[in-house]
Amino acid sequence: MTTAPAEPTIDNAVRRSGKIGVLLVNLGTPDGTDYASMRRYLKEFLSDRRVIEWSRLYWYPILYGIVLNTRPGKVGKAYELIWNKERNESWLRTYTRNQAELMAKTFADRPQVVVDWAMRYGQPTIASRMEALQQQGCDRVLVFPLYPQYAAATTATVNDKAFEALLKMRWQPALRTVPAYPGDPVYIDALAASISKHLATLDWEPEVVLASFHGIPKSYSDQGDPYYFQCQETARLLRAKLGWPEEKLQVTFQSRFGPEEWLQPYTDKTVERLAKDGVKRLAVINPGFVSDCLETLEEIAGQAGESFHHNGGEKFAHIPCLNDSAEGMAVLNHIVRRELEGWL
Ligand SMILES: C=CC1=C(C)c2cc3[nH]c(cc4nc(cc5[nH]c(cc1n2)c(C)c5CCC(=O)O)C(CCC(=O)O)=C4C)c(C)c3C=C
Ligand SMILES: [Fe+2]
Ligand SMILES: [Fe+2]
Repeated sequence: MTTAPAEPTIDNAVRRSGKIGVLLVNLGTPDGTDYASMRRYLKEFLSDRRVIEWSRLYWYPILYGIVLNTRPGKVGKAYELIWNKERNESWLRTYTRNQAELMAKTFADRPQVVVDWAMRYGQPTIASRMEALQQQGCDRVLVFPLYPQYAAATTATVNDKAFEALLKMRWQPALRTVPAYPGDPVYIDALAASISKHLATLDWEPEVVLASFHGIPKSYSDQGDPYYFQCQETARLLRAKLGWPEEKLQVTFQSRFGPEEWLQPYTDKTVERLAKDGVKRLAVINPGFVSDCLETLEEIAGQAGESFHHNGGEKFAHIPCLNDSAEGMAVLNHIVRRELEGWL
């Protein structure tokens, strides 16, 4: 529901302006692991034309006839395995909130900056937080889609939603969006530090480390989405930073959905092949995920680890995402300050 606009007096005009909002936005998350919550979440997610580009005439019968009947139960069970029981929410939500709260503290000396967070699918919505920022006096908003590599299915759909929220406002804030940062040196340094730190806790050295990115359908890439090349750029710079050859840090793509061909090589097939080829020690990092979530905790730490052992591998490690770590916050704080230049 839209809040009634404040009366247009000079006092209200001053009160409702002069501040700068920073809105961190991640993908989203179901409110619970039960069937109804999962269905509501998947329905919103999989109805997004930026995510599923097929004709609605073809897709909706499949979505409503099959996917929304079968997938909520199956995926709900997977979410249960990785649910943050302490807060009764997904880790993606916990980390995103922590990131916003930690970033807000770094602006203690800049009280005109208000940091908030939202989800593209589920709660809190982008529109509700944009409105809240405006009510607090933000007449400029920096929207930060939390994806280091640009994809239309992630970055663009966040930006679409933010601009859609402005459609209904008479007095719009100025809006800036944060570009992807696949080669940012602070980001690359943070990934390298996180790998070194994590590997130092193991009593074994991996023969291969997979940099596993979320996939997209190959057709999206063929139509001009830069995502594939930005993932390769991140991996190339990370290799250079670590001084590793290409065989040691290999790029793969995970989380396929549907029957189409997706970006290759696939993570699940690569894990299986490496184990069958005699690789005994494997680690996986997810550089494209700002925070751990279902796709990293269940699909990689859980399923990929199991598959590696099942096919003859001996040691497997999942390197956590940057999350709300000091290195992770250094990246987010650096990008935000750079993008606020001229406003601050
Ligand atoms: C065609 C479908 C999908 C595309 C394209 C896609 C791209 C994409 N997704 C992420 C990041 C995340 N995806 C997550 C979950 C998830 N993704 C899809 C489908 C597509 N993603 C589905 C259906 C789901 C839900 C789970 C499932 O049903 O399998 C998540 C996790 C969210 C959580 O709450 O934990 C993230 C994060 C990226 C970065 C990306 C393209 C680059
Ligand atoms: Fe996804
Ligand atoms: Fe998945």
